[in-house]
Amino acid sequence: MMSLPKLFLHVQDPTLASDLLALKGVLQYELNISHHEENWLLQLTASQCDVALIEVHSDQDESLSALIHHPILSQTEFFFFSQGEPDERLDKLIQKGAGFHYRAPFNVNLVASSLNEVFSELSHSSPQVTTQTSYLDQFGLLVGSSSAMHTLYRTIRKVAATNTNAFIIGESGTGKELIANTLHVFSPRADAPFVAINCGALSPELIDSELFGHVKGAFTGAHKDHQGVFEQAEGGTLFLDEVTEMPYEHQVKLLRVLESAEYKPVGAQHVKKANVRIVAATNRILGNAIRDEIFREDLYFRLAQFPIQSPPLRDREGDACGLAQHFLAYRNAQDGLHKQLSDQSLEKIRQYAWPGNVRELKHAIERAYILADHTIHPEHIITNEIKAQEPSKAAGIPHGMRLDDIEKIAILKTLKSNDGNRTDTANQLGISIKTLYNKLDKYDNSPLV
Ligand SMILES: Nc1ncnc2c1ncn2[C@@H]1O[C@H](COP(=O)(O)OP(=O)(O)OP(=O)(O)O)[C@@H](O)[C@H]1O
Repeated sequence: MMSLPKLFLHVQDPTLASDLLALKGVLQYELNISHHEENWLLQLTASQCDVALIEVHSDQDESLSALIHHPILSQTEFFFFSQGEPDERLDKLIQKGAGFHYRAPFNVNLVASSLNEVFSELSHSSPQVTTQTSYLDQFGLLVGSSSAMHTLYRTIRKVAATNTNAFIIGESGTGKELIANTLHVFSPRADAPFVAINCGALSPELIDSELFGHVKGAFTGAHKDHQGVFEQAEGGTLFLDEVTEMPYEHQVKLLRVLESAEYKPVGAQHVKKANVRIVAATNRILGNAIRDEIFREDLYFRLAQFPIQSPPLRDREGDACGLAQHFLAYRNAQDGLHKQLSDQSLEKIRQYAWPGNVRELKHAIERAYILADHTIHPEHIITNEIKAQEPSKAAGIPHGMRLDDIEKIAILKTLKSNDGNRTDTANQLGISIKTLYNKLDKYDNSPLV
């Protein structure tokens, strides 16, 4: 059985001491009461308590000064009680996150509720879960121990050794860019560059120049030669993310380069030879995209010499919890902290379907890490599902607001919640990516709402 959380009490004022000792919130802990005549910090360190209730006398409390730089500061939750005389040391301690400071006259009910909260955090914590390690297998830039991921690792290893183009297909947030990068890292091209571009984010006017480059003077504003991504990736790998979002009429140009291995920078006299491996990706269902004439079938066959499926997180048994621990361990290591996931949180992570895949999980852990003090409880894990269930869709829209403005707010908010991903934003809003671009262009030239 787990031992009870421990509470250290160093309070000289008899009324305050008896008020505190009468609290149920105090009695649920294993109690350690200080010997008044001695240095309390020493006693606290020796007793290894989780919570400390300290009455502060500003005059000659050396323990208080010593605590400012003492490691126990980050391991213990402090409740200080003072008569309210200004005390710089106390201010500093509270600023460093030591805990609570109550000034006389004391409201012991408030103390009791904070003590209860801390108690439930401490008793939820599961000792067998490590907070500093990840237990998932790693392959290149990917982590995951599920059989779906191991199948993927084997595919990547095989494809990496060849020089064929690859097409990664999978839902948003499943790690397609990481797969492409891992393919590159394991390929004979690993010493040359890996260049990634998002085809959905290219403005139609600049596509040719972004892909193939331009020479000085090719058009107004072309002040000097510009290298396109084919040239930047020379000898290496070019990752065309969201390739299906490239305007249909530009797709044929890509097809030509793939067929001839030659391209011409805008305004140039001569063609250049391309030596790149193309890895493309999409989160669309390809059959539909081809049927709806969003994506050229001939381009698909050129790119998809090797199709690679990026499995959704719900098909990677056990990986959701593993990835949560993984992201948390890295976050803890960054800050030198020991935050942990409670068993209930792990259960919530295991049961949720993660429609936004690893990206959604990563963001959820990042938010939970910020929200939780020590232990991440289920309520700290905010998923998109909860966001979708927000009460009224009309909430927050004042009467009489211009339709244009409502639309603008909806677009900018959705864009933000998708981390700027225009494809997902357009899908969620039910408009085409082209319409989204047109609207965003318009906003660039108008003041922000
Ligand atoms: N297997 C994994 N291991 C570790 N991190 C991962 C893994 N898969 C995805 N991630 C992380 O999840 C986030 C999303 O990954 P990535 O951008 O590669 O997804 P994507 O499939 O390309 O998404 P989109 O289709 O929206 O462009 C990134 O922060 C990435 O680091």
